[in-house]
Amino acid sequence: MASSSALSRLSNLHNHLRPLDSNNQIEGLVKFSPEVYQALSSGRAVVALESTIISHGMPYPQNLETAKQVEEIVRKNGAVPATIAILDGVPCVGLSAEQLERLATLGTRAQKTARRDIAYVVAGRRNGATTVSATMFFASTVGIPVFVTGGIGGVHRHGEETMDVSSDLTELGKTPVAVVSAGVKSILDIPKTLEYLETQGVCVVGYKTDEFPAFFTDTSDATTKLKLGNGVLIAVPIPKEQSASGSKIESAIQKALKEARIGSAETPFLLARVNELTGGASLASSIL
Ligand SMILES: O=c1[nH]cc([C@@H]2O[C@H](COP(=O)(O)O)[C@@H](O)[C@H]2O)c(=O)[nH]1
Repeated sequence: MASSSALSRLSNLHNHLRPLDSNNQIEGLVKFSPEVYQALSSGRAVVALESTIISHGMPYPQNLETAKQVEEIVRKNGAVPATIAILDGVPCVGLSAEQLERLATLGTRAQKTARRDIAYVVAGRRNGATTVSATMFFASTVGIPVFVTGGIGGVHRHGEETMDVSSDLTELGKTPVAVVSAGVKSILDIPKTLEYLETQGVCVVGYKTDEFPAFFTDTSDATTKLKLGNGVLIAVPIPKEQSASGSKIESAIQKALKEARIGSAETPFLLARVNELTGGASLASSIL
C-alpha cells in the first residue's frame, strides 16, 4: 500500500502537470530542465523568472551576471529558479548555464516575446525571450504559482492617446500567478497603470511600503481559494539608499520620451536611453 507521503508526492505531481495532461496540444511542447522537473515532481517550491530582462533589459555581460545572481538568491532561499525562454522554438522552463549564456549573448537578437508572439516564435523555431505576460502564461501552464521580476510593463505615458498598454496588465487580469516585482518603472504612467490593474481586477499589494497599500495581506491565498482566476501583483520597493535620484531620472525620461516611438520596441528603447542619459544610474538601480 502506498505511504501517505508517496500519495502526497503523487498528488503534487498531478497538480503541477494537470494543465499539460488535460491539454494534449501543449504536452511535449514544453521542455523542463532536470532540476525544475524534479522540483515540480516532488512538490518543492519553484520560482519562475522572465528572460526579456536578460535579452532586452540590460547589456552583456551585466545581464548574465544579474540573471545568475537572481537564480542564486532564489536557491539560497530554498526554492528552485525556473528561468523561462523559448530556444529554437521550444519553450524551456528552467535553463542550463549554457542556455542562460546563449540567451544573454543573443541579447536583442532574441525576439522579445509577449503572449501574442508565442505562436510565431514557436512555429518559426526562433529564439524568444519571454516578457512578464508570456512568462506568466508558461508558469501558470506548468503549475508554478510564483514569479519574480524587476519591473512589469504598464500603461505608457500618453497611453490615453496611443493605447500603448502592456499585455502584462491584461495577463495579470486572467492568469493566476503571483508576480513579485519592484513595481512599475517611472518611464511609464504609474497612476494609469494602477487604474488599469483595477479595471482588470488585479489585487495590488505593497510589501513594506506606504506608497502602495501600507500593509501586507495574504491575498494570493484568498484569490486561489475563491478561484478568482487572476494574478496578484506584490510590489517590493528597492532600498531607498540604493535608488537613483528621482529628478535626474525624470529629466532623462522626458528627453527619451521625445525620441521614442510606440510599440513593443518602446520599453527597451526608453530603458536603454534613460540609462545612457543618467550615466548608468538607472541600470544600477535595476540590478539592485
Ligand atoms: O524595467 C523593466 N521593465 C520592463 C521590462 C520588460 O518589458 C516588458 C514589457 O514590455 P511592453 O511594455 O512592450 O509590454 C516586461 O514584461 C519586461 O519583460 C524590462 O526588461 N525592464
